[in-house]
Amino acid sequence: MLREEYERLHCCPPPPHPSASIHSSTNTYQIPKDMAVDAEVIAKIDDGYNKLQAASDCHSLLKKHLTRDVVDSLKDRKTKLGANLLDVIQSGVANLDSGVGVYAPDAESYTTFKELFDPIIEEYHNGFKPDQVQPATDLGESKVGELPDLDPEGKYINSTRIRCGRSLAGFPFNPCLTEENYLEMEKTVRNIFDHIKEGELEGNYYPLDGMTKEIQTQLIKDHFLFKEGDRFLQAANACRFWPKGRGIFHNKDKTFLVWVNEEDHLRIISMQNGGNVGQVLGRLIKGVKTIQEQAPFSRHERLGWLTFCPSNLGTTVRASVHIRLPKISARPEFKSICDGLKLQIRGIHGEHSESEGGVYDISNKARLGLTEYEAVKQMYDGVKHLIDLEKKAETA
Ligand SMILES: Nc1ncnc2c1ncn2[C@@H]1O[C@H](COP(=O)(O)OP(=O)(O)OP(=O)(O)O)[C@@H](O)[C@H]1O
Repeated sequence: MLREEYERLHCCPPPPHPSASIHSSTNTYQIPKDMAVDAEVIAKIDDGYNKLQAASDCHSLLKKHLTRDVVDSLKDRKTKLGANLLDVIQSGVANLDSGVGVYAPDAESYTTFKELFDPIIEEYHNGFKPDQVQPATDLGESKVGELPDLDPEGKYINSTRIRCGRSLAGFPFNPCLTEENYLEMEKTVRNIFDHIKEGELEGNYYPLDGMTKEIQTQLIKDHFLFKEGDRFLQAANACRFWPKGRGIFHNKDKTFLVWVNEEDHLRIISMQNGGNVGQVLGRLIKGVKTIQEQAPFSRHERLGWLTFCPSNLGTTVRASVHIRLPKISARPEFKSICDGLKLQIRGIHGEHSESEGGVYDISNKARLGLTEYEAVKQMYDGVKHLIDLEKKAETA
């Protein structure tokens, strides 16, 4: 994108090439530290605040925590890469039905705009306080045997999936990435994929650029590939240069997959039919370890593994089942039962979709303030309880 075009869209100068600004002193464009946020951007922030306040049907965490005081203290701030409060809130302002409504354009945003991020993080992640620290990584390698099949008869669970996100160290998140960054990152991870020789994980990388619509649609329909044109990500300025640098790696059976440069730099996924959570976790652990041996990832002292959306910080783990619970899901208290079990309910085609044929996506909600294994166990114990309730309802 030309500098002029960037300025027109963002009302501010373009960020420098992130890796150049971090690792070298080449003559890339640098935003002066004391440069004020453009008046036009501040006006848009104020408009956004007013729009949220006026929207009685908006229940996002953004609306709740973007108070007048927070706006006034943050609207003049910028990160070193040039990200401002508008970059953080614009998706939630455009999409009043957002659950969270904010994204971090770069890692520094979590600190620069902490007056907004901290209360959102605390509320989303079961009360994770600003002085709390994410525990050390424990993927649960020695404990996969403690997660036997949740549904050995195959009566309730269609499939199980566990994913985690990773950000390549030295690169910011989507809104601050250049086209050159996307291509460089894709090249780096392709090289890693080419070196995966472990039998179960070995596979191929399929770039989105050049993939036929037919294959892409089928992969999305079968729950393997990310959707295109996500309005929440688009409004967050996260889809620039699409489909450049985006793609999917998967093994032959499509049980081990890696999404490249969708919402996060990497989404590492293990999935299979049925309810064998231990097997799915075991494969994910193998995959994560294989990839991280070859690429350094961004980890924050307090917030754990860094991601674009604050809902994914910490472990970044979402462990889910696609499950049919016709009796209890018809009850009005189904959602509050799931809330009590710290579970999140989604539709069958992922976030912001509806259930189809009585199948729900049920997963752990919190990802921060607990270990990876504990996040998976939260889903495991909760779903086990829901199946017990369903069985009781069947015999009542
Ligand atoms: N247990 C599961 N079995 C099969 N497919 C699943 C399962 N869980 C999620 N999926 C599929 O994965 C795809 C992505 O889902 P979705 O976007 O909700 O979650 P995500 O990848 O965890 O990311 P995010 O939370 O950022 O949206 C969708 O097609 C969804 O149906």
